[in-house]
Amino acid sequence: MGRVGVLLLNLGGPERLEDVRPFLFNLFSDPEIIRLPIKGLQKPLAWLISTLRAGKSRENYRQIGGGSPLLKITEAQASALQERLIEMGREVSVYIGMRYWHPFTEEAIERIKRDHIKQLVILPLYPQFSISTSGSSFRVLEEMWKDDPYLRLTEYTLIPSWYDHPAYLRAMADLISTELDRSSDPDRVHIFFSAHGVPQSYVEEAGDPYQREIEECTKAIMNTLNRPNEYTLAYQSRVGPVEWLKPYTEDALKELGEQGVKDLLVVPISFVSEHIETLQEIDIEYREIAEEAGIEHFRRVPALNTHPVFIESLSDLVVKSLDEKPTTFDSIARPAENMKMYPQERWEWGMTSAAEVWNGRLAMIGFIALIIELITGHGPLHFVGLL
Ligand SMILES: C=CC1=C(C)c2cc3[nH]c(cc4nc(cc5[nH]c(cc1n2)c(C)c5CCC(=O)O)C(CCC(=O)O)=C4C)c(C)c3C=C
Ligand SMILES: [Fe+2]
Repeated sequence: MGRVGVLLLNLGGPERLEDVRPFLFNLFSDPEIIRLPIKGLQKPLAWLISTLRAGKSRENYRQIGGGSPLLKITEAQASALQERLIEMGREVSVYIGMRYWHPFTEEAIERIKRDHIKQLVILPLYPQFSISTSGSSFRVLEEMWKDDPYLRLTEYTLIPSWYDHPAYLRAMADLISTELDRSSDPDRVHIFFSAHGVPQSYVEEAGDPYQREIEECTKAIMNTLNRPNEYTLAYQSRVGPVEWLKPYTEDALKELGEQGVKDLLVVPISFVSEHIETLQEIDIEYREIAEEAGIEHFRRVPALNTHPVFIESLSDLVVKSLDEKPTTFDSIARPAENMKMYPQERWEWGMTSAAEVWNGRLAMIGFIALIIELITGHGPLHFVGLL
């Protein structure tokens, strides 16, 4: 057996305020995040949305200290995992590949090639699979494997999701238990699972298994916790005008307030590290909404970060995967039958609902471009460097 590597996949985040706009541009350039019927429109639209969103997003990153802590935490997770694997007698090197910011997945693959890795375990740091997260990173890797004769000689195993791993569930239950016991009346605390949302069309039209995995994961954590508390699952971080998975976190908080819930414990469920959506969105925005709704005690469980039982779950996944037969992107990258990697892959002509949505969006882009041109004297082609 040749040298062994583990590639941890994550989304990445801007480390400085200057990085926010280019980070958003990379994110919105991804057809797994927004897909246009005309490929050539992807970059201009990504430019437009990232430019329009950058101010608000920068302000949010400013509120959490001027950048995302995601890379530092992912590095600490990678070191803890490598140490644990070495203790278990497995000589492996752990690499980090981010989808939208440094170190990019492509940079990680260059390092893997330089180190002559012959066997690779690909492990997304997302417990549940979504087309928009693990699926998008798998797509990048699949393209690289197709084009690179060296990579084709590298055996790899993919771990699409691991939301039901017993040690992961134990680590989550441990974090929740610890926080519950800080309350004067632990059994009366309402547990509020907040998952990152995705547009409904991902699940209903593209067959994304994300919602099912989130729901199963929530139930499995509650079973592992084995306490009598009531709980709710809701979805946060909606972006754009389309419908996302429901209930939305802000609506669910208001409803619980109206029902008289006073003591709430928020559990972020689709992330394993602190990042903008825990530190800013939950801790600042949702706290405010909850307090206005009459919820007196609003607490949050910390993200797993380097919790030792969580690191144990990652090392167990790696060891089991090394002992398995190699898998291919074809067999595993589409974990659900009928799943389409691109949400709008099945484009139909005519007055379909998809066509209406896109007609509306394109009209909106044209309108915004006109306003920008009137204000600045330059058209969109000037801004994307085409004029
Ligand atoms: C399971 C986790 C995540 C899913 C699913 C997901 C889908 C998704 N996200 C956007 C839009 C944005 N995401 C942003 C940042 C961001 N998102 C996740 C996780 C999931 N996203 C992480 C870990 C981060 C990075 C956080 C950091 O600390 O930097 C952002 C940028 C931040 C902001 O402006 O709000 C956007 C935008 C979409 C559209 C989507 C599904 C289609
Ligand atoms: Fe996101």
